[in-house]
Amino acid sequence: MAMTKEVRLTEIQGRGRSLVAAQPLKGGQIVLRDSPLLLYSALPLLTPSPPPYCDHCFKTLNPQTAPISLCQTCSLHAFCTPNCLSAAQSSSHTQWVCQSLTKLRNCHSPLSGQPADRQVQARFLIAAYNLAVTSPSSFQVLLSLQGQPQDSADAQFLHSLISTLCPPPQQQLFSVELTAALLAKDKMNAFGLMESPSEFGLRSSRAYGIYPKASFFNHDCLPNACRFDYVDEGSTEIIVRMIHDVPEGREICLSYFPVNQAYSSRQRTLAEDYGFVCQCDRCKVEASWSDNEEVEEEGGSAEVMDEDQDQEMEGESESEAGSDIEVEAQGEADFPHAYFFVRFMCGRTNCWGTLAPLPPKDDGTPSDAMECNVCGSVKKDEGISGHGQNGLSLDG
Ligand SMILES: C[S@@+](CC[C@H](N)C(=O)[O-])C[C@H]1O[C@@H](n2cnc3c(N)ncnc32)[C@H](O)[C@@H]1O
Repeated sequence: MAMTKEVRLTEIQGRGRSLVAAQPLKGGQIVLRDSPLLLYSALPLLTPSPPPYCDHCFKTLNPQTAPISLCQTCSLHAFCTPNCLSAAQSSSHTQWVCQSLTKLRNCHSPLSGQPADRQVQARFLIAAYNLAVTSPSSFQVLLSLQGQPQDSADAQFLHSLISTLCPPPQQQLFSVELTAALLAKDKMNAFGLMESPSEFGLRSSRAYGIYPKASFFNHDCLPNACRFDYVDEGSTEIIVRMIHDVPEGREICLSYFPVNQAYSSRQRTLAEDYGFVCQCDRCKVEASWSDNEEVEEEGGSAEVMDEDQDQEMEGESESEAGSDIEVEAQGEADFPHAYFFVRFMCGRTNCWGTLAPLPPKDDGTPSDAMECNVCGSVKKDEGISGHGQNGLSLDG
């Protein structure tokens, strides 16, 4: 099924729904733009200080340069413009959301003392229950995404908490099972809208969003595409761009977490959070390494498809699909991803973002500038000819 003219949706055995190149794709090419079904703040609900972001579009608020618009009812939720406030009142910050969040913030709230993660899950469930009422068709799309409920302890607690906030007809709609299913969809499909990394802090998300088309991207530990967001420029879209050229038919994959994560940590996250054993080319090589040979993992937090949280091709087995990075030098055969790190990983402290070329010019000329999908820095691409300093080349 054509998703865009660049990618089509297909089923790959053992990998489920997958996106593959519908034409030869160039590094930097935009293959998907997607809008969120819902967005919610990544801050724990009981954070005392007001969030520094607009509660609708998650742009950074700057009261010195632009007056903020407060919700007149709760006075807790701030919006970057009157337009954002009024859009929120008919979608993300309806009267029910406003009342529910206020009750959950109450000092006697059963949420106080709960871990930060659970407070964020409560935010997600409020947003999802609200979506069921404001846009039933979007709610059905949310339910159609991948994700099977596992542990129901969180679901039972959160269901008992939030269902009491619903008016009686909705109380019946939202069962513990539905709550558990929603939490599973969120865990598997939420993308983080990234905060700019500070030099001393870890990278983090300011908000999470469910992007229905981008949710079809499978994972690879050496991805050939990565996603960008431009939330401070006023857009809540996710844009997926190619990291390098790939031929038609090749599966397009993102990495569900920073690419610097070590083998054992990647395998654990993919097994526990995403329910599969990764057998990508990089994992096959690293499986035989001893622990001290692993790529140093230095503080990158899981991205939840942040690269941002996170299949056999039609007529093509996984090995036939092949790696996008070909090894020219014999001696590099055990480390095909060395080139990836040199060319496509951001070197800024604590960033661990992925670099992709800016989109090609209108006449198709490739850009020689690489943009980081986390810190947003742009640098000149030293290896634009396709040959890096270590003798590796990209196939296409
Ligand atoms: C966000 S969804 C991606 C779309 C999904 N394939 C679908 O059918 O909707 C994540 C799920 O896709 C599958 N998946 C993603 N990457 C995979 C990979 N490299 N190998 C096997 N399965 C993968 C796993 O089932 C994972 O839980």
